[in-house]
Amino acid sequence: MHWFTKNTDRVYAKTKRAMSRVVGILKGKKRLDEATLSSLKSALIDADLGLSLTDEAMAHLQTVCAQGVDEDATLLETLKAFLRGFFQPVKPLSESLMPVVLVVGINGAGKTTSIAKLARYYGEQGHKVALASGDTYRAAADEQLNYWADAVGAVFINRPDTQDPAAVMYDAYGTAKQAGATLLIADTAGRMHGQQGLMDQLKKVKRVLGKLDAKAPHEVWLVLDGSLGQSNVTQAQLFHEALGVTGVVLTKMDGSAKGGALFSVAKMGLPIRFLGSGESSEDLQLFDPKVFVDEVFA
Ligand SMILES: Nc1nc2c(ncn2[C@@H]2O[C@H](COP(=O)(O)OP(=O)(O)OP(=O)(O)O)[C@@H](O)[C@H]2O)c(=O)[nH]1
Repeated sequence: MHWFTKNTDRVYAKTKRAMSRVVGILKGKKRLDEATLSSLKSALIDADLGLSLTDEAMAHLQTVCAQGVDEDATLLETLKAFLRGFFQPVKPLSESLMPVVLVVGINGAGKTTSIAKLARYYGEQGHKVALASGDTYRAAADEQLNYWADAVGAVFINRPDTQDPAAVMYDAYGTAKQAGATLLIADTAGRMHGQQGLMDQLKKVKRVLGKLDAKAPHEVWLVLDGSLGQSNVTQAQLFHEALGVTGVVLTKMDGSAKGGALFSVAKMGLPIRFLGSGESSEDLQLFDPKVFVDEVFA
């Protein structure tokens, strides 16, 4: 149960604070005048909702106002429903004997730490989890993943003799199967997304996994640093275009993240799966759109 409750306050606090002006402006209101519209716009942008989503939200509220807001509804409820509508339902993990989750994202987004959290979470759900160390660029990456694998009781797989992450994954797949793993989570390098080389390399990893199991990787999860705000939208577009992202983990929600950007990422059609709320392996929350929207607009 702690997956839902631990650090709840920390996760929502910043976003809640960022949205408090929006709440103040819309609570109890059924009509928008010019002054309200202008302060609402700046409050939404300050909360990191992004310009285009802010404009869409405002246009939606104006349309609703023009039609007349339902008797028992307010503009705050209207906005909440509008934003909730962007969240995609999260599908359960594939029922394959050993689903493979490829974890991608830029340097420092929190991939390795999130993998530790995911390994712990799915371990507690009854999976035998194996972690493959596919970040062959950063010298300490192996060591860091090995540490976390030991800490959360996962199988650690690496290949220090090669720089080719596709070769690591090819072997890791077999090794994990042999070890009886029921879930393989693969760490990858995170050099800047602008580097075509990184995307090409990640595509190669995907292709190689696909040769071992036509459906692998079953998931490509993008780890985004929540404190980076709207720049996450550009990152998500690049990774999604190259790799077909199937889920998002938003980290550092306990830090300076305002959280508004999460709506823009959701609007791209990418399911938000988890929120990271700290540096330990239990600082993870299953993402629930209803809870999130209710909490941050409370
Ligand atoms: N406060 C906080 N810190 C986090 C969270 N997730 C990760 N971190 C920290 O962010 C830093 C980077 O995390 P890593 O997991 O090493 O990031 P990475 O994406 O694997 O980075 P590279 O291996 O360099 O590509 C570390 O100091 C983590 O402890 C989180 O949810 N909250």
